[in-house]
Amino acid sequence: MKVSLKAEMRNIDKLTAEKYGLPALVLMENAGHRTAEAVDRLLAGVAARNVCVLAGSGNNGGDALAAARHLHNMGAKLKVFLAGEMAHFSPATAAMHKALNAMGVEMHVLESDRDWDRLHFALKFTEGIVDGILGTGFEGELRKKTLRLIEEVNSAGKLVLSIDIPSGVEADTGRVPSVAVQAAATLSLGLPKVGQLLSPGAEFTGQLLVDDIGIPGELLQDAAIKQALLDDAMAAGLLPPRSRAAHKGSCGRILVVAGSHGMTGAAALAASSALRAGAGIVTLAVPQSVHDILETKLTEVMTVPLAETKEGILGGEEALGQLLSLAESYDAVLIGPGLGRAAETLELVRLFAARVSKPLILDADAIYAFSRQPDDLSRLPQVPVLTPHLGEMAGLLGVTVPELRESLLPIVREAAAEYQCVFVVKSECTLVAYPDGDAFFTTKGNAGMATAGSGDVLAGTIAGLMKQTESGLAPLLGVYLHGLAGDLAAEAKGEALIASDIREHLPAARMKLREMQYKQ
Ligand SMILES: NC(=O)C1=CN([C@@H]2O[C@H](COP(=O)(O)OP(=O)(O)OC[C@H]3O[C@@H](n4cnc5c(N)ncnc54)[C@H](O)[C@@H]3O)[C@@H](O)[C@H]2O)[C@H](O)CC1
Ligand SMILES: [K+]
Repeated sequence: MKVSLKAEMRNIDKLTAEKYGLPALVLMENAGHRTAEAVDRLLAGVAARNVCVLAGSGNNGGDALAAARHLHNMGAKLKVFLAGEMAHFSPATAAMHKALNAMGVEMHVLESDRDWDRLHFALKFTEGIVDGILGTGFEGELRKKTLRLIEEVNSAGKLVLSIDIPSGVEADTGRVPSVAVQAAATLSLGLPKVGQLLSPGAEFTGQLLVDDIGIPGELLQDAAIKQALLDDAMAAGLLPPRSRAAHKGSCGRILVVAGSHGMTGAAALAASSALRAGAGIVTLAVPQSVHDILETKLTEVMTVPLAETKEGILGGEEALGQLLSLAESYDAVLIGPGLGRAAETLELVRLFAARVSKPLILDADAIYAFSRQPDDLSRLPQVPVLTPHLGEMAGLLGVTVPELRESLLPIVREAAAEYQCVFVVKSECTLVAYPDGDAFFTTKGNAGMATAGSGDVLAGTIAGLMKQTESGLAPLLGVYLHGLAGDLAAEAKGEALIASDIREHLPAARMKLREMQYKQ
């Protein structure tokens, strides 16, 4: 499913009216009806239940007023509070207000202290709240009155359904400049919005529901919308069947270059995850002095010792030669997990990346190797896949983590285009961005996956998939399987996961994805 920015949604609105002749009121009516149905589900029936509807003066407020009419028809005991000036209503919102007024529903404009007291008590005794204060039109800092209203909603601690986006969350970034409504669920109209997926907006969104409000389907699938959600339906199309005639060579020969003193675990996790992701053959190339440790640790993964400096650090001409000739026999190379940041090692990474012609995945310290010279990435002979966490991405680009978080999508997208890389930026909502501007979000995964080694498992998973699907799609499939494996691991083990739990659930995640394919 595509994910929209607010300008894109505005354009869809415009085209719905201009090209298809559907007036704004039609979509608003559908939005209101869908909202009332969602509230009915959330409260397990609204008949004879107390419900407060909060409406701003924009179209989000109009959706709320339309919902109020339906909730009234469904038998809810309604109280409606208007946060904005009626004089500022859009024509569609004014029409919804007029209809509701004619039905005799209790409505109050929040003006005097008495109105605010009324609101306070209504929120105390209500069972559910509909948040139609602000939608995608919100910008800047909250005005005082709106801020007060949102604080009242949050301190009431009731079940809230937000229409389109929790009020106070920026639709394009997920930023919350002041405060935002804490929703139990958000009903996104037509398409999900970027701000519901990225932090902190995602935390205010609660359960994300997306519903159809009658927008013509082709507008929602427009190729000009270049963000999408990496959902089950999309992931199911990414994993080709494994042929009965498959042999280990046909499922991918993967070279992993990783590990150093004290960080052999990262190397072991990455290499074994590539196998668990279904690769046929995985070889782990490690500095000579840790080779025996890894040979003992690993059974199915083959190991190769690499030349070191006198100080036991990976680097130098001999190691470069070894790596370049080894790479010739493999379908893809992952370099970086646990390599360390010695100058010689970082130099080796840069020289190797500049000369190897195989699909390349750079993780961890191999990303750090380019942090003072990200321009070099655009001169590599391949389009590499980089798998940084937010800190590594910020370091690579020379920005701070808060700066990166604030504008995550545009910054990562621009970097992918400028440095001609595929970026897999790991966070609560992993973002995959391609050089042509395509970007994908995932909501799979859970907080238990924030554990040492989780990134090594992801890098290994992506590497392991490079030959099993189109190599350009392996990052997407890898991110999805890694997230799903984490969710399955959490179901089996609980919240505190360790990285090998995720790895061990990769085969079950694959199987689940296969089941989804059969259902489609
Ligand atoms: N195709 C669709 O998706 C449809 C969406 N609908 C709904 O319309 C809103 C967007 O409506 P819009 O009128 O553009 O904006 P809002 O209602 O979100 O907000 C405008 C409202 O907010 C006030 N405002 C703006 N910034 C601030 C601020 N910092 N502090 C306080 N108040 C602020 C502004 O003055 C206006 O009064 C979308 O989310 C959907 O819910 C359609 O109804 C159906 C089609
Ligand atoms: K809202």
